[in-house]
Amino acid sequence: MVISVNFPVEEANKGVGHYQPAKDRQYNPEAIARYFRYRPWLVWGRILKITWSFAGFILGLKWDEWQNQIEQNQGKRATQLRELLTNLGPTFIKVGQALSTRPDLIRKDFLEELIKLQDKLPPFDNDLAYQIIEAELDKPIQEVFSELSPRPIAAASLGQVYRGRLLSGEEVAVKVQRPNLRPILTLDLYLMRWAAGWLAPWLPLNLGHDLTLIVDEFGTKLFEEIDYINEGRNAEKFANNFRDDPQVKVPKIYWSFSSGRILTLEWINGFKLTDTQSIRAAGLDPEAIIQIGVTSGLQQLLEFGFFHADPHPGNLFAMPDGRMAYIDFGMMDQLEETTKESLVDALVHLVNKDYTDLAVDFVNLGFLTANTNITPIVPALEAVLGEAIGKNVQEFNFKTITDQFSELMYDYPFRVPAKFALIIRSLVTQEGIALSLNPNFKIVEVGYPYVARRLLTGESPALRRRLLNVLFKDGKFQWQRLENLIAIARTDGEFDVLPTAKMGLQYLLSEEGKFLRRQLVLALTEDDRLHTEEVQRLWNLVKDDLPPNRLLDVAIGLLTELSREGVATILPKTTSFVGFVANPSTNQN
Ligand SMILES: Nc1ncnc2c1ncn2[C@@H]1O[C@H](COP(=O)(O)OP(=O)(O)OP(=O)(O)O)[C@@H](O)[C@H]1O
Repeated sequence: MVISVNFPVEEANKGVGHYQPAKDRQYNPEAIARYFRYRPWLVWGRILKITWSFAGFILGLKWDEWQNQIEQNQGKRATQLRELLTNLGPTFIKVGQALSTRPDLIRKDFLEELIKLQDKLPPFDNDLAYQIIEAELDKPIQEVFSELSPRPIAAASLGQVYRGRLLSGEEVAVKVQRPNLRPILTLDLYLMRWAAGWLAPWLPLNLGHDLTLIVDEFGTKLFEEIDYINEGRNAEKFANNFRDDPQVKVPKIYWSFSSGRILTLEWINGFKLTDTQSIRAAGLDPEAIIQIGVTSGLQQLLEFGFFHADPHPGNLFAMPDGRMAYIDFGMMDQLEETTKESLVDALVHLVNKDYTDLAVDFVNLGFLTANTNITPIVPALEAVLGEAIGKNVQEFNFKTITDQFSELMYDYPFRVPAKFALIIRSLVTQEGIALSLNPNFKIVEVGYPYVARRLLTGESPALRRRLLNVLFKDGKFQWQRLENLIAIARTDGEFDVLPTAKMGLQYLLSEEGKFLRRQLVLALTEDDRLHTEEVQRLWNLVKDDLPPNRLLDVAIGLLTELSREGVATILPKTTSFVGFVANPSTNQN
């Protein structure tokens, strides 16, 4: 089967005004609308094809209902839907792919078929692909490649991929874009936008904003995705973020053999994360791969802010040397600093069950408008999310959270900002992948130690402030939370208590730590008693990691770093903290 959409390129390029669907790189809904206003025959031709295809499918479903054959025909209808979307071309395939990650919207049997849209698509003509490569590189194939697979090794919605070798010997993947892609997407997006305007009032959806905005977001992303130069740049930015991480692999881009429509990149030898059998057969530990996947996923969201918005299992590989590789950087997004910080807040508040603060985070993140009265929302959050988290943090999972959350969306004025639709999708998909490798996987077991480590070792002042917020509730120091945080962080392989303790001390003794010093002294002497039990418990928790010789090194290091003036500034004027530590008995009541 070949994906075909009859859309003559010449027609698309005739150009009314200055818009050229076959060339324009930016998604511009107004220009697109102006363009098609003068080409009703193209529009109506496509409408007829789409309506005809869906009418047949819907009639089939109705027929099953009348004949009482829904159960027997479910599989058949699901296949029909996948074929229908495939035949309608890349825009519909992309919509199908997006729906395939929404078990809350789509029935399970349909979902399983839609997942096939991720990497089991019919290829386009091979000769045509070779012609595109030669035209884009402006050279015959043999002048660039010593080998090129006679057939594509994978066909995806927007392009197909060949395996080859450069004349210089490197093994490469060559991604060739489907022909005529931009005009097809342009027309479909125009129709979707138009339909969104008409249909929105009839749909039982509480999206919080205009459906056309969702189409526009989808269109912008799709246009970015079909610009392979953009994808190459994204790959390099992503690789740069993980440059010091020996566990994450990102393929190199060969710019001399890439263009807007073809991308030549380093070949990744490995197993897709869907291929659990091969992963185990190669002696790789799925748990370790999951750990890399989840930690690198959280790093993208909470540290770099630049995240892979399409981490489906076809785009992630386990490599024989134990690394995990990412491919396909067409769909990426960048979070602002404040969003990242609010995300950490929300996560911490969620796990600490601080629902009032969590409601405020939702306002900060744009899930609720600034003028929303959060009073009735707090107990609702507690009711829904408290259940999802369960008795302990370990039972937390994103799938349950998002499912429970969808219920809240109907009763309260929540909306999902477009950016978060991608984040949520990314999180739920990553969790799904991990679950397929280990059915007992708990995202929190891997995720929260990372967050705890980040909070305890975070070098930015913003993160340190966050730690303070975690440790205090209603102005009171929460010993239990510090204990939990350290205990959880210690389950993360990379966490070393000593540097963290050193950083904590440095901070405590710095000008910035003045507030914390006072609070600690208050906490230690709270309720008119010295909280030695808590300190003892904390000490028991970390003492094995703090051998005396290493402690001594740190102490000497700290002392030499502190100048006399430095010491003077750390002495609190109202409370003699140093005196207190030196002679706690004098402070005991
Ligand atoms: N560098 C690579 N090394 C090995 N295989 C690759 C590489 N790049 C792509 N592939 C193969 O080609 C398939 C499609 O590639 P990719 O996901 O980049 O295409 P796409 O058109 O962006 O697809 P999608 O529909 O997922 O957006 C991958 O699933 C993988 O099997």
